[in-house]
Amino acid sequence: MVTLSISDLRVALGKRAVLHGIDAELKGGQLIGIIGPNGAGKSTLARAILHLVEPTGGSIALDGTDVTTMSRDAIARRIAYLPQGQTLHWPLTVERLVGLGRLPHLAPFSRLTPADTQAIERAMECADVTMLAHRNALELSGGERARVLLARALAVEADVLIADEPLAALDPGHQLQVMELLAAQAHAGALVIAVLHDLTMAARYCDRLLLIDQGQLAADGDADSVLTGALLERVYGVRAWTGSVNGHRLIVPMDLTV
Ligand SMILES: Nc1ncnc2c1ncn2[C@@H]1O[C@H](COP(=O)(O)OP(=O)(O)OP(=O)(O)O)[C@@H](O)[C@H]1O
Repeated sequence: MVTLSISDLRVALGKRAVLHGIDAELKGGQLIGIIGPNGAGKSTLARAILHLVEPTGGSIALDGTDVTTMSRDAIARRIAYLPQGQTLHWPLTVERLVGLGRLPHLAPFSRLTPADTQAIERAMECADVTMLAHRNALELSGGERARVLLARALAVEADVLIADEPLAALDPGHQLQVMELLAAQAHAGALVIAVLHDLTMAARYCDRLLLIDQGQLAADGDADSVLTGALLERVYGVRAWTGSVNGHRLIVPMDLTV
């Protein structure tokens, strides 16, 4: 199974040091939740894994190969990416848009093979967008667009899937559906990394949580060890009610500590 080794990763954006030495060894077969307050560095970590930002120190290796030495195409075949809040500019049909997920696998000027078409159909089915296949992607609602973009990432059928806030804009039913889907991808062998703000969803579905605070790894472990009252107070500045329903942990922010 795929292994992603992050070692003493440091990233600066402009003159601002954003990540200050992140260490984590992540393996396929797990859904990893990256959590932390706004501006903590979660998206920057995701983008560094994809080599979309240049580290100022440390390394990220995919199965032993430093990602900074991999070609853009090789990274795109191995790591699928659902960026945060992406806007669309071209009036493609949903089917064509999801099909863009197969581009990293195609030789220049070649057509989709039957295997590509099957991957696109599987991805649309998984993300529950098959009924939107012939719609203009520019005319979708926010939640529909979010699921279509997830389908495009799924169509890559990569070893690693990074989803940055995949629940934003989704209704409660589709939130559950997307978390089930991400967990299923992970349990089928992929390494799935999701940036999440919903701590209840993170606790329920993620096998492991990385809590980022001010560019540092404040905690790394299962939900019980990471989502403690003391850490939530320190990192988010909130007192949270935690309880359990049907064996699922609930974390409800109740009030600010200051
Ligand atoms: N191009 C840039 N130049 C300078 N600073 C930047 C740049 N892009 C982001 N930052 C800063 O880097 C820090 C981390 O940003 P990042 O987007 O990784 O946070 P995040 O944890 O994903 O936040 P959110 O939950 O709000 O999406 C923030 O303080 C942000 O203002």
